[in-house]
Amino acid sequence: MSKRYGDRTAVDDLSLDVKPGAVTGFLGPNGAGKSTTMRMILGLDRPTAGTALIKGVPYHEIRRPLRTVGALLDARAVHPGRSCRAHLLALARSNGIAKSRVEEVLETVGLAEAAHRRAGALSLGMSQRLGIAGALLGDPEVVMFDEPVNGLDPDGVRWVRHLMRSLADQGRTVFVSSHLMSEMQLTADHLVVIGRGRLIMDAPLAEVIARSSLTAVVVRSPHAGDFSARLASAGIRAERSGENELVATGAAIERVGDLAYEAGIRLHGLSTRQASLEQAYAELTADSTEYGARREGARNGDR
Ligand SMILES: Nc1ncnc2c1ncn2[C@@H]1O[C@H](COP(=O)(O)OP(=O)(O)OP(=O)(O)O)[C@@H](O)[C@H]1O
Repeated sequence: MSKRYGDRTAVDDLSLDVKPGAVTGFLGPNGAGKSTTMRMILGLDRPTAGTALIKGVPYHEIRRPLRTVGALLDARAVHPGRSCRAHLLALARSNGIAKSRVEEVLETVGLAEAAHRRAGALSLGMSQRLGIAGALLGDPEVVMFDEPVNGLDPDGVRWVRHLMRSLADQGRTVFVSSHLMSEMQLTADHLVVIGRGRLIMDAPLAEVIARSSLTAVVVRSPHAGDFSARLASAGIRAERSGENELVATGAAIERVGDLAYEAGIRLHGLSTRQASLEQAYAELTADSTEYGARREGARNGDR
């Protein structure tokens, strides 16, 4: 899909496939086009080119959409004067969903006690819970959450994490955007990273981390110098990080170990150093942050 607003391209020839039975994290810097993409999938925005299909059909062709796809895009987009229960009852009625389901989802999201409170008087965290309740109402096979942990306290964040995990374990498709890399590292199985509307990476979480230049093999050896040369001749970059230590990047630990064995080099330590998702993400999106803070030097240079 592509989406242009005037001369601004929000989503640029983006193609992706979100699979069931997994939590797919949708990441990208501010303004990357995540919300626009989600809105287009849900038929709230019309693509300039391309289509989005849910289980093979466009959203607007799904007869009772809430029963197929549940979404939380903007937690504040509810009638402020309605109680939580009334809001969910209205949604249930218009989608042919049994009233009893309203009490179930209120319970699931921990709002049973607050069901009578006006939606407009809820804290941001409670609004998020109400939004999630609405998304789950139709027991959908597909769920989409835009920044679901916004405003939630640590307990709430853990709750959302478990909820997404259990929805995926039940075989549902879970597509979730977030800014919180540490959270995504704990929750997502698969990642889609975009920048300036374009696809940067679509891969399993483990692969995103493994591909980072900060993921490396740390070797301790009394012959670190010799081994460094041996690695270089095998096309593996290695830097000395101490008298008896070196750090090799771009090769699996098995390959590094095998090379040492073949060269008859004695090792005293062989371990992997993993990049965090935060580091891998920063590397991936370094060229595509639209609203990132400029470096101090650059700002001074402008003056
Ligand atoms: N209705 C609109 N009219 C004009 N431009 C828009 C509109 N909606 C989004 N944009 C622009 O499209 C781009 C993508 O915005 P979008 O909200 O999809 O990004 P995002 O990745 O969700 O960002 P954030 O993480 O900040 O929510 C931005 O440059 C934004 O200014």
